[in-house]
Amino acid sequence: MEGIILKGIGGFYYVDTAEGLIECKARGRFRKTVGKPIIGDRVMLEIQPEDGTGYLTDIHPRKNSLVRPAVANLDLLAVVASAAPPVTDPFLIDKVTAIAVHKGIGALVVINKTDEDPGDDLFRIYEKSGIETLRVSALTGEGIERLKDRIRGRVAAFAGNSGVGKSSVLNRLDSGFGAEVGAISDRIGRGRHTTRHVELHPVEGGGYIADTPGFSSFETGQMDLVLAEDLQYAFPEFVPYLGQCRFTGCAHVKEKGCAVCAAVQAGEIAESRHESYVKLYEGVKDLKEWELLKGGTR
Ligand SMILES: Nc1nc2c(ncn2[C@@H]2O[C@H](COP(=O)(O)OP(=O)(O)OP(=O)(O)O)[C@@H](O)[C@H]2O)c(=O)[nH]1
Ligand SMILES: [Zn+2]
Repeated sequence: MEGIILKGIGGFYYVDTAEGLIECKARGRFRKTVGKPIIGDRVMLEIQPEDGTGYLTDIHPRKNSLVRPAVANLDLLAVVASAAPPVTDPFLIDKVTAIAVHKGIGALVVINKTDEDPGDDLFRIYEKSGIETLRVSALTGEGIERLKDRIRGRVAAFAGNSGVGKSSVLNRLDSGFGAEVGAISDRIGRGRHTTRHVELHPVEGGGYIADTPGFSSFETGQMDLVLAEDLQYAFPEFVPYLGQCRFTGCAHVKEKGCAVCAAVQAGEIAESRHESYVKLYEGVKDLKEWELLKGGTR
């Protein structure tokens, strides 16, 4: 039987299958292939007739995976942002979308609290970046149907700064979301706000949503960049300009004759997007040097 791992608690995996949710155990032998099963893994399992529980027999190759939070096979990584307080720092949006683009996961910016502030500036920035952007209000329900359409049949994880209304948006997407999270936390004896694990929650009409614990875990270290030069491709709007800079190997920071910098000057690329790129570049540049010092191991 086939299924998808929705959650893992204390060595048990809860797998959504055609027969419903099945509690499974894993056997150690995956360690040689993909390693430990993680949330979002597509797995094969066998049911034990004695008690109806299962055990995992195989894990399908992952189309992508994040390290923290540990989750596989995401179709979408959504960043919930807001122009109303607490206002989202665009750098945090850019960091998460860059990770998504680099990993081949669809990036989605969800501007919430539009009842308080429509977030016109944010919307313009991301519209121009080629990153899909939706405006919603979890309070009034505005825009929620479009977001529902976008995630239907997909596996979508949500990140966002504290207080942005991420929980409220997730509850709009599926009214059982909060209840479910609470119930599981009670079972393992922890308060809902202290749970740091990720789990997939099935949504009505198909698909899964997951809450992720804030922005802190989204570090560029997990992009697995081999070369700092790979970062430029994580900014979709840079791509038309790549190869047009005066110098090959241009870092697009402030070099003479840089086509990306010229596009920023001309207003074709948003300044805040370029600033985020430079900040991330400084980080991965150091990382690369560090990796080289360590002897080139990844
Ligand atoms: N005006 C307005 N307020 C909202 C909206 N969505 C959420 N809020 C309010 O914003 C506050 C935070 O909402 P939550 O859903 O708890 O936010 P969160 O992002 O999950 O916050 P954390 O639990 O800290 O991660 C609450 O007071 C909500 O009522 C919205 O669309 N409009
Ligand atoms: Zn350049």
